[in-house]
Amino acid sequence: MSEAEKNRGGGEKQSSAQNFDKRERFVYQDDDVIEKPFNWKQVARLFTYMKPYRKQLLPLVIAMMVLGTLTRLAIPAIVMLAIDEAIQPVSGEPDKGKLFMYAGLMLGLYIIQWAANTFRIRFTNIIGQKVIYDLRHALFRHIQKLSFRFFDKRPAGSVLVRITNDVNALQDLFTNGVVNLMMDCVQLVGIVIILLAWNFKLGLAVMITVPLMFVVSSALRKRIRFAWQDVRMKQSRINSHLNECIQGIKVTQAYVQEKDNIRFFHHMNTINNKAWNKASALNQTFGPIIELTAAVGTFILFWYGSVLIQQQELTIGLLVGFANYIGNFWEPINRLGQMYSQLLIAMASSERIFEFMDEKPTVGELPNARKLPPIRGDVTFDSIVFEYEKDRPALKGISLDVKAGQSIALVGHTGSGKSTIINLLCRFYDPVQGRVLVDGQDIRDVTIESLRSQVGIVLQDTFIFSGTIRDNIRFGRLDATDEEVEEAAKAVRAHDFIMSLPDGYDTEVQERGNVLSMGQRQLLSFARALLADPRILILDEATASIDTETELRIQEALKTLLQGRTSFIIAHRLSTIRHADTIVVLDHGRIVEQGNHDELMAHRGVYYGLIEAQYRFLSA
Ligand SMILES: Nc1ncnc2c1ncn2[C@@H]1O[C@H](COP(=O)(O)OP(=O)(O)OP(=O)(O)O)[C@@H](O)[C@H]1O
Repeated sequence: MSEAEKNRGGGEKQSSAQNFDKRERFVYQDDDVIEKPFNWKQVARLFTYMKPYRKQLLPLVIAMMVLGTLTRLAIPAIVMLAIDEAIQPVSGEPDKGKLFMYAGLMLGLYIIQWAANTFRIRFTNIIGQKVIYDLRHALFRHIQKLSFRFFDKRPAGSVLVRITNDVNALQDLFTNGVVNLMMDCVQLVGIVIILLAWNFKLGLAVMITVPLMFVVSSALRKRIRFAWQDVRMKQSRINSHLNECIQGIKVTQAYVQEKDNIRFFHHMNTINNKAWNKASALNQTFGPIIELTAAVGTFILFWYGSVLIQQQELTIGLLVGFANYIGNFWEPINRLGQMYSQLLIAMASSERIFEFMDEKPTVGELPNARKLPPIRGDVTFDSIVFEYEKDRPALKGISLDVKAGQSIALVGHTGSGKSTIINLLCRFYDPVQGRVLVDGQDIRDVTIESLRSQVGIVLQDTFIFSGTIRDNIRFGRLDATDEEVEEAAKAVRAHDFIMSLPDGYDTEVQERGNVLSMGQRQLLSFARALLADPRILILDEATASIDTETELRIQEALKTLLQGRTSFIIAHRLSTIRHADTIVVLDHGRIVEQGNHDELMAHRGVYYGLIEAQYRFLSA
């Protein structure tokens, strides 16, 4: 077996690769299959992105395009004149002077054509790049605003593909495609007019094959379009899978599942490859159809042309001119065929881009949303019902009143709805029924920014961005000074470990902070939250990754952090929430108990059971 084969998954490749089709290990939604008819409205929508450049660069491009096309159309006419008037005049002797004049004219036209094309390509590249930049920017800006529900449904890889591959697929269209399309159309119309004007019968005869070619090629179009859509979908799945594999590489290696992953990737790669080959093969059928049509057209030209010359209805110069124009005629038709494929690829991509662009945030702002003024921190959950998926309620009538400055601990079995309560308070989702009030105001009536900027959240899986430690803490409040950043770090006892890093606060941490321990990342997120100084603070399993010793050290810091703020603390380690003002016990989306530690212990209910179970577990 060759090394390449081994890498692709070994000898059992065929049969096992096919089996993967039936396996459920990696399931990617076919949200990417969009089957809409070819849509000119969408083309028009795509071209609205050219609007900003309509006045600046577009006139230049059009001027260059017209100049280039006119010179191109003029050259065969000059050849015809040179033959009929200078080389072999119908009457009289050959004329050298005229021949030089026509040769000079042709040279001049070629130079003009070259200059016009050079500038046109330069300007179109500039416009194309600007349009792609704008489109990518608009898509990114839009995706940033989309709600959690959108991301729940889509793997990160498929979102990435739309911003990268799909936008790139439009690049060719905007840089050369559109202008070439216009030039080719103008050139074709020009040639048809000239040929019919020169000799109507011959003109008609050589173009007789064109309608036939259109009938055959249009039958192919639909198939080509779907084939390219299929390619994009398969690529999107590969990207989703890649993203997942790279993110989960540690788990894969820990469970020694690399071979399985490689085989699955091989399977996906193979079907992508097949889809691409199919689309590409269909694409290439355009070329031979055009070549065949061109060959028949040329045969008709010389056969019928020589008949007309014999009948003295045509001169040799005209025949050569015709031959030149016919050469120039098939070339744009061939390009239009390719252009059509390019347009199809671009259509498939633009459909996918616009599908995202048309996605509305499920958590939206009312048109008259007010800015939430600086809050005290009272929070009320009023008869909240919520479901992530239809008819599967995650919260079933939650009512809870929290006074400003109180600390609330949310406890309960896994999946009981603790994080969901927090998600609703941050307005990552909206309840199906009921209201969440902050300082007596329904949070749906205020702007999202004014709400979230007053709510701080520290998650167990803290996200560290690539950049310095200082930048990461400053993420809490971008205008904080270096001193404020350091003060926040000192308050949460992060300063010492930061100073032990090679460049202290200026140490670069890689994306996701892989060079830091979980506990260190956690401390950074505490500093980040402290710097943001929110009135409401949420700690979702925030101390789970901190060892008991560090935890003891930061308990004091946490006291400072929580002081004067309304806080919601979710912790499985129940020792950490013992001092909360109110402990809320959840079970299957309902509040089943509520009170302080002593009250709930005396009650000997669910909370008591949880404490007992944890105590037994720790002492076992
Ligand atoms: N994005 C989601 N899409 C669909 N269902 C979800 C989603 N997030 C949570 N759920 C479901 O909602 C229910 C409550 O989940 P939630 O995350 O609030 O539980 P939790 O009490 O915080 O659990 P844990 O202690 O394990 O973090 C669970 O049944 C869970 O499967």
